[in-house]
Amino acid sequence: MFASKLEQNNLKATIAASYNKLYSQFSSDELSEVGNYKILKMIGEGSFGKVYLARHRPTHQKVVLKTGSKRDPNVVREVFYHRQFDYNHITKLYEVIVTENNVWMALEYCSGRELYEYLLMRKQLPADECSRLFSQIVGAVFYAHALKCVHRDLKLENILLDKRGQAKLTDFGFTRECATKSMLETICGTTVYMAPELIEKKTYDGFKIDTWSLGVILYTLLFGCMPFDEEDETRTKLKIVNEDPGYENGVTTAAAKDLISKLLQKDPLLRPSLEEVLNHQFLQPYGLYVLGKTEKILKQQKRGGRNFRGKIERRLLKKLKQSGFDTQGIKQSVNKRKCDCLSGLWYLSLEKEKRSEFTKLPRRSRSVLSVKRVFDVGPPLKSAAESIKDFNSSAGQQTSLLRVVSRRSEDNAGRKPHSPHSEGQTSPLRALQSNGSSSPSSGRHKKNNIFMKMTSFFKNKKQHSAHGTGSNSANSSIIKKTEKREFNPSMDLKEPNGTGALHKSKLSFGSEKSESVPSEAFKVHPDATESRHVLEKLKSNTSSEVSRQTSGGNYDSEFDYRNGKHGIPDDGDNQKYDPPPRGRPLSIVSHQSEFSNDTYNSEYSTDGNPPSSSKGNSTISSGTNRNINAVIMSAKSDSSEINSSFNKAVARRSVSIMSSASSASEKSSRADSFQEISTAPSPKGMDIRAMNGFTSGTDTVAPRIKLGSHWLSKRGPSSLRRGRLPKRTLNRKFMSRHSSGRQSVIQEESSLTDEDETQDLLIGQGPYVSSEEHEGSPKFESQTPSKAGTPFSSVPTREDIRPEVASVRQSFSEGSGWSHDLSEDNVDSTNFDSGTHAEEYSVSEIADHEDNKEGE
Ligand SMILES: Nc1ncnc2c1ncn2[C@@H]1O[C@H](COP(=O)(O)OP(=O)(O)OP(=O)(O)O)[C@@H](O)[C@H]1O
Repeated sequence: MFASKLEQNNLKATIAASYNKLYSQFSSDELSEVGNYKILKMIGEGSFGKVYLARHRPTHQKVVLKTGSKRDPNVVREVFYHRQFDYNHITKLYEVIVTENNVWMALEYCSGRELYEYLLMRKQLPADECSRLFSQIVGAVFYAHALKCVHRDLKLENILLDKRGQAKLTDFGFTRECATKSMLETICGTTVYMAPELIEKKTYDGFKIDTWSLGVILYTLLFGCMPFDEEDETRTKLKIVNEDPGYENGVTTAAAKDLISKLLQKDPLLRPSLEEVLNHQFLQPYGLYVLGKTEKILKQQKRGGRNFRGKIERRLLKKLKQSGFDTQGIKQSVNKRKCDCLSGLWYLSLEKEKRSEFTKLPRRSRSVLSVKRVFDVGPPLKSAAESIKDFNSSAGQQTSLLRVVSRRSEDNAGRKPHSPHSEGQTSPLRALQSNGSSSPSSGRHKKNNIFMKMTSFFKNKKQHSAHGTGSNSANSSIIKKTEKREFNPSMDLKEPNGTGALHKSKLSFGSEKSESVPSEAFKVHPDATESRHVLEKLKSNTSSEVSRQTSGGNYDSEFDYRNGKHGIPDDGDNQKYDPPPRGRPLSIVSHQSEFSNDTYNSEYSTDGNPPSSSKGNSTISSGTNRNINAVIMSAKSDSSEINSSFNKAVARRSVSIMSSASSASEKSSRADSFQEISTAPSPKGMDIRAMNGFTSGTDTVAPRIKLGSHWLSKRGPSSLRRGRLPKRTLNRKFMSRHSSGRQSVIQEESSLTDEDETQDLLIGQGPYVSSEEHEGSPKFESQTPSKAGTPFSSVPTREDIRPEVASVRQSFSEGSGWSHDLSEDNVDSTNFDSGTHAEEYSVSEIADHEDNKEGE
């Protein structure tokens, strides 16, 4: 029958409230979701845009969402290169979502923040930690270089630390390939990290400028200050070009000094290759381990086609299929590096799957350690890294970690453990491993053996329990896991000081409480006063940068440049910009005018050195001409050439900033720079396409990101950004957006095998993962911005919101990311994903093709 009047009124009120709620959601300026990601909070702001902590809703994994305008070439450049990297010391790019105005990159979340901040906190790092972190950083650069990509903005701010304190290289906004062009001209980077040849405005070998920046990073980590950083920018440059860094104020080893001096060779040709760097004595045992592993990864990725063969991967595929997902589509997305929602789902599910696989380990080891505690078998535990150190010293020589591992493997194969520790001092994991071996010879150590005690403990427990079976399997599982962990050098690498990994277990087993702190290394330096002093000192270093920018006006023309339409300054727009203070050195891009684009367009030589033909060119420094006068003169001559509209702006910084260029040549240079993004060809990809007769007409990225339309015609980066971003933003110049010629892509890589992922997991996702970090912690919910009071310091405008709303509305299977805005329906035959595009070629296909070629 009809509801009563009261009931009807109640119903009306409910409907109205619900309607209003939906309406307010639609009209809210607050951004809460993008694609499949729920935004939790804003964690940073870069030159491109804001950086948010977010959660992938389907998997509950935390990610970072980095946003930028899709009209910004540097954003495209970053996505273009970053998505090709699949390496454990490079932040993972899971997904790219393109909305009406913005590009959203879903990146691996590194809760340890920047290495820069960490160094501020720690003052300077002990040699061993330095060696570990630096090896990881060099490994990442080595990996990128092996793919013929140069970073060009290596600095402490672009190295993040994950929650275990592992270094992750990020920010590929200045990256370019060096396969087609060995000598580059575009001046970019951050002054204090710039190589002398950049300062002197010479053409440069991109690989060698990265090597220099690595030298600056290593010096800064070891000494707690920068090697070349003066109050005055010109003096900094003079120092970079003419002086060697001082070694008097730091307590460091001869090996470290030797490595730094090699990296900071003024002559780029004298700088070592990254392989030599990783082989250097100072970086051992980490360097050799990283080198071996990176080479293995590169080899596997070159072979390709092994994405879904691992045990965990197969299991995950099965699960996804059972849940109704299009697994073929997922495979395709991942293999083609589409970075769409399916790739995002795959990578994040895989991480979760691996994590859940390995979080079984800590629970068991906690039990094991508890047992150990019950039996009180010895003094505090030593870390695996310490064990390695001890092992090394007992061997009387510096042994590579790989050799150590193999020795240890031999030990486990039945030999008496060759450990310097007494049994009571032996790492419990080692004890477990050696004693858990099924080898008969291990029976010699059965007495007083923690593993036996643990086994009998579990046996007794099982006997008393209703489920009497499976005790053996449980134990053998423990053995297996423990062996795996013991044999994994990356575990040992994790905490070289012996302060983190095992210590953490030790801390946690009592209370069964997980730590979310990345590592012990994240502790603040004990000497608080000294730390503060250092902090202030570094602050003053960086604030001097600010004062340089403001007083010296070094970056003013940068501002003018940005405010100009299409990257060319407005006439008469030379008013001084008073930027907000910025605490860190800034990245800049500028373009040389004096080099034609073709001059150095010679083949890239695989050792990273310029080809001999280039060496003979008079414009390339032999390393002897380091007089800053040349720089000054060069800049002056530039400024004399510039047109009147740019004159004042350039004059203000003609000495300090080498970004002045005549408008004509600047245009050409910028066009060239833009081609860096869009043509960025993989040597392999290029070859393949050339071999297959693909034409430049169809082989283009442009239609997918609509470069050809609004990018070229109405782009005005400065107008988009003006007044919205901090000073830091203003120092990243835009490359030209003039796209011409064919556009191509770098080779696609495939992910690691299961085996390697397992190892990576042990490095990265090991047993010390906080239980709160997965399975959708309620913590996340509390961080979720409420509609009423947004935690964001600034919220996007409604214009920005609308596309996101559209994105949210998309069903998961429809796909977001590239395919959202540029779905195959919307894009013509030049679609990025079209069958004729080079993107179709996986690395395996490329490798196959090469093999065939070789066979022929
Ligand atoms: N994957 C990540 N995990 C955690 N924090 C991140 C991540 N990526 C970026 N951030 C943080 O966001 C802030 C800005 O990011 P980022 O420096 O990459 O932006 P950007 O636009 O590239 O800036 P710039 O080029 O000036 O360095 C930084 O403070 C950084 O610590």
